[in-house]
Amino acid sequence: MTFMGLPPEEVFKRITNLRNDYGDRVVITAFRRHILHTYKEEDIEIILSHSRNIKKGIAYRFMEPWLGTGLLISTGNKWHRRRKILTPAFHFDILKSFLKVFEEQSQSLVEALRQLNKEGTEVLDVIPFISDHMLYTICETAMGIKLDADKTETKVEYKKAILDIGAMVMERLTTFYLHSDFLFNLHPLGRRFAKSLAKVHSFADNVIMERKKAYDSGAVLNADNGEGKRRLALLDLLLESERKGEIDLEGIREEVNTFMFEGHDTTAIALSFGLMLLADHEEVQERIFEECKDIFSDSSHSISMSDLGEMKYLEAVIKEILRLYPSVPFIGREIVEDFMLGDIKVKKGSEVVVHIYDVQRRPELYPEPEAFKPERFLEADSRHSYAYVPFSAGPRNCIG
Ligand code: HEM
Repeated sequence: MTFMGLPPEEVFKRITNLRNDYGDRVVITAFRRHILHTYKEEDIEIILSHSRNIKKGIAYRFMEPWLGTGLLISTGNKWHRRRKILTPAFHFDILKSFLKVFEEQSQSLVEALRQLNKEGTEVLDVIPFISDHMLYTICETAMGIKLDADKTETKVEYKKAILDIGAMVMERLTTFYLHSDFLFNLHPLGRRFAKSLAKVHSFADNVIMERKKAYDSGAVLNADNGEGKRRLALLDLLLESERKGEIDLEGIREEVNTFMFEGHDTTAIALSFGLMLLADHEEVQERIFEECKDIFSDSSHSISMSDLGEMKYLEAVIKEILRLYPSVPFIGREIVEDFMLGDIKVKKGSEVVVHIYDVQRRPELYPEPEAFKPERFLEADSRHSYAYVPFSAGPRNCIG
C-alpha cells in the first residue's frame, strides 16, 4: 500500500478505511518502522492510560520548528514540569473570568456572519473566517492581547502565516520524500515554510515582550476567586515562572506558539463542522433555540456559568459534533517501553496510532454511526469510557 503523492484528504480516507479492509488492528511497516493502527476502545484505553508511553509519534516532529518542544510535543521530565506550571491556568475561576470574552467574541462572530448574509456574499470556506475569531479569543484570554483591535499589517501576516504553516505541515506529512529535513529545506515548500515561520516567531516574541512589560509594571490579567486568591492567566503564569527560574524566554515562546495553535485550530474546526451539521439539520437548530428561549425568556442578561449548565441539549449537540468530526482525528505515540496490548506485545521503538475518528463511528457502539443524532448523548451512557475520546484521555489528555 502506498500513500505517496496523494492529497491529504485521500490519505485520510485510505487510513480510516484500513479497518474495513484489515480489521481492528493494522500494522504498517514503513522505512523499517512498525506502526500499529488501532480502532478498538479496549486497546485505546491501554495505550492512552499508560503512564510512561507518553512520547509523541514521529509525525509531530514536523511541527517542532514551529512549536518547539512545548506542551503538545515535549515528553519525559520536561513535559511533567511544563504540565505542572500550566495546569493552574485552566482553573475553573480563570475560565469563569473569561466568560465575557467568549460572549463578546461569539456576538462579534454572529454579527460578522449576519453582515456577510446582508451583502449576499457566498462563503465558500468558513474555516479561515471562523479561525480569525477563535484566534482573537485565545489571544485575549490566554495572552491578554486584543488582536481584533489590531489592524496592522503584522497581524494580518501572522494570521495568514499560521494558516499556511498548518497546511504545509499536512502537505509534508503526506509527501514522504519531504520527511527528510535535507530535501524539505531545499524544496519550495520548505522555503515557504521558513518564511512563514520567521513571521510567526517574530509576532510571538512581540506578544511576549509586550506582556512582559505589562507584567513587570504590575498591570496583569488575573481572576479573583472571591477569597482574595489571585489566579494568573496563561502568559502571565509563564512570566511568573520565568521570574522564579522555572522556565526561560525560549520556553515561553514554545508555549505561546503551542497554545496559540492548539487553542484556535481545534475549536475552529469543531465550530466549522458544527455549523455544517446545523445547516443540514433545522430541527436541531430549532431545539437549541427553544432551549435558549426557556433559559433567557425575554431577558438579554449576560450569560452565566449556571445558564451554561442548563444547556443540556446544546451540550449533547456539541458532543455529537465532536463524535462525528473530532478536531484531532488520530494521535500517535512512539513506544519507549514494551507493553502488552491484550494478547500482543508492542515493542519499544515501534509506533502506535489511535484512531479517534473511527472508534467514534463503530456501529456496535453508535447505531447508525454516520447519522447526526444529539439525542444519543441525552440517554444514559453505558458505553466503554474510551469509546468517546475527542479530547484524548489519560496523562496526555487535552489541557484546554
Ligand atoms: C474542540 C476543542 C479541542 C479539541 C477537540 C482538542 C483535542 C485535543 C486532543 C485530542 C489532544 C491530544 C493530542 C495528542 O495527543 O496528540 C489535545 C491536546 C492538547 N490540547 Fe486540546 N483540544 C481542544 C481545545 C484546546 C484548547 C482551547 C486549548 C488551549 C487553550 C488546547 C490545548 C491543548 C494542549 C496544549 C494539548 C497538549 C497537552 C499535553 O500533551 O499535555 N486544546 N487536545
